[in-house]
Amino acid sequence: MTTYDPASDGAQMSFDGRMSYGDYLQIDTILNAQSLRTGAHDEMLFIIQHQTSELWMRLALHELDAARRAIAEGAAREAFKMLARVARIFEQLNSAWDVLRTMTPSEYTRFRDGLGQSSGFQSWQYRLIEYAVGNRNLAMLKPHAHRPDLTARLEAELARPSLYDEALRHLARSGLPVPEDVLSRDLRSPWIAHPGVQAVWETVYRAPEQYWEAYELAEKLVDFEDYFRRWRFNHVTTVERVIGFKRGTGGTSGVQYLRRMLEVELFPELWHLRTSL
Ligand code: HEM
Ligand SMILES: N[C@@H](CC(=O)c1ccccc1NC=O)C(=O)O
Repeated sequence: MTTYDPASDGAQMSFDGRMSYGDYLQIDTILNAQSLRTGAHDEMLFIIQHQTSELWMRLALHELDAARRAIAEGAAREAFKMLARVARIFEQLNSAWDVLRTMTPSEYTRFRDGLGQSSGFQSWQYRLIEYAVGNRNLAMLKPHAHRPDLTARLEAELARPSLYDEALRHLARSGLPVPEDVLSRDLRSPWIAHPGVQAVWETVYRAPEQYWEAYELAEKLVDFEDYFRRWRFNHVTTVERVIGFKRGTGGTSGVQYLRRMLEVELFPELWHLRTSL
């Protein structure tokens, strides 16, 4: 029996002057970006885990941006699909912790010193996601001061209405009584839970059939935050498992800092209304 040759089935085998898989996807660029600083076996895992996370975050930002635009243009239904995709991306990021968790403290210690003061705390894409959805803490701009291009991107984001701002503007346009001070708020400031906003969401949740689109939008936001919270929880648990209560390379208290971040509520009214419904 002769070995099967896919060329006989028409497979393209010559890429001289033609765009190939690697050309289109710039595989060489991606696969040349793992510069290990130590000889530690697990450093490759650590780098790839972060690089893949950053790629998924890139897609999440692309989707969040488009979802926000769709809501602003009154096409909320189109946004639902994108928000569902963002939740799935976070599910992907959540599953990825299972791979990193196979690294023990002994293994991490072999290359941790090589990380210097670098830390996920300095991930500008992560910060951009937080800013885009509405968690706007200006103090988080500081680690990017040495990169005017990134600072400008984060600043540009702070000048725009967040995903939550756009959702509330959408409710206002559809006739719901969103308080004026919310619609004209200083966009750069952190979101503070507002009783008037909770009252509006309560109206929606008390009569879903009457406000179906707003109801669906609300549940998509809650879904997203649910997955985001799981990411934070997986992170802090992995960190405790690997470095215990050591300070972070980024200079924070480590687990204590990350536990504090677990208290962040992106869309507080959507969670609070559940108690009063
Ligand atoms: C062994 C693995 C990991 C350890 C020990 C670890 C540890 C830490 C610590 C201690 C912090 C607090 C900041 C600091 O002082 O450094 C932090 C923040 C952060 N890490 Fe990790 N991390 C790990 C994996 C990851 C992975 C896989 C990602 C994915 C991109 C990530 C993303 C982040 C982000 C975005 C922050 C900032 C969180 C915030 O400000 O709310 N980390 N990490
Ligand atoms: N903050 C971590 C180091 C760390 O995890 C890290 C270092 C460089 C690039 C990304 C990282 N991931 C998340 O913080 C630590 O204190 O060990």
